[in-house]
Amino acid sequence: MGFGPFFQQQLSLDEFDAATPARVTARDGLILQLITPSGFQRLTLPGGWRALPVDEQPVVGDWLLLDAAGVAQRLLERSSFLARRAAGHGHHLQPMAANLSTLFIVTSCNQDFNPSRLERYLTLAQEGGAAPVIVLTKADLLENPADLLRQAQRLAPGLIALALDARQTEARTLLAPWLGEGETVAFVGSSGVGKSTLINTLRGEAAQATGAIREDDAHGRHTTTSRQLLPLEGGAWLLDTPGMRELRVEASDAGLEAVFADVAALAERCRFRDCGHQQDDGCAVRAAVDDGEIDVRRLENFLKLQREQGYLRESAHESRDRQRKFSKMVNSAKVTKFGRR
Ligand SMILES: Nc1nc2c(ncn2[C@@H]2O[C@H](COP(=O)(O)OP(=O)(O)OP(=O)(O)O)[C@@H](O)[C@H]2O)c(=O)[nH]1
Ligand SMILES: [Zn+2]
Repeated sequence: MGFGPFFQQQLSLDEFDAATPARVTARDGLILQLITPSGFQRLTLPGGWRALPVDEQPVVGDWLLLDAAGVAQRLLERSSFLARRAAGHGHHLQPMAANLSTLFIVTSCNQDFNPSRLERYLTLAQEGGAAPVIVLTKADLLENPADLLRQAQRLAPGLIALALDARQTEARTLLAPWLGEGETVAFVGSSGVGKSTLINTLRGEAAQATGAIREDDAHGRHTTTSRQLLPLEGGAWLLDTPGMRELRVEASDAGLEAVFADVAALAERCRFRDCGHQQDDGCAVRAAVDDGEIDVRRLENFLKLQREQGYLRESAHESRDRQRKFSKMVNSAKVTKFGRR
């Protein structure tokens, strides 16, 4: 189930004796599907949990400690956490997944291959703490995917990229290093790149039975709930939520700096501290582009993601500002009303 030393070490002696670790396999409102050492079970979270900030509430992949009576005690600290920031709502966070070891970023060897989109996904993985692996599907449609693989590998320091035919069982062998006992993985990528095909290949026999299970709810009715954490053949867990598959990504500051480490390092050498890397005047980044060291496309995507990041921050700031002005106005209106002006 992936309950390794990282989680074990978070238990106190008492908890070690009396508490049961349970992993969240799905969540619907306050209803959690859990897997525990004694099997799958369903748990309604006490309402108080809802008052917690969203990122402190259980999400698929989380480890929850249950006391002897089966009551949820606390969430264990996460090894990774993917959340998306919904644009337009300031910094509203939408938790996606917890405790992923690997995020497979899937793209195909044909028209879908888009370095800028991959860089976006990479910043997400980087910020969340899940190790990214790029998977190029439909390799069978190319004579030689080596060139695309090289392009993909260059997108972040130390990045691994693989090319495969998602329909062939050989894909299992290629991905096996990331699918060992207790690992938790997820797949992201645009529609049609072959995620479902690949997942079916990896699940093998297990794929025939879907994630849906029938259970009796509190009123004795049969309900069908979909588990979103599914066992794979090598002992790994696949985290497969609708949100994960449809993930649209926003850039993040920390993620940007890591994925664009080359640009960030060059930027240190620009003549002006606040260099926007738009003009050649003393700009080390532009110079690297001219020397062919960095793709123009990569630099432009970096600047674009950085701008988006700025907008998000600004909109959160603006809404705070607006609120402040509003309460000021309300206060001064009160003062006027009582004739103190
Ligand atoms: N030739 C070839 N075709 C593939 C490969 N992988 C997937 N396909 C085909 O591509 C089409 C789309 O694959 P899906 O697995 O449905 O893609 P998806 O990413 O799950 O798409 P959504 O479900 O829309 O998110 C299907 O017709 C697959 O058979 C591959 O490696 N090689
Ligand atoms: Zn510059």
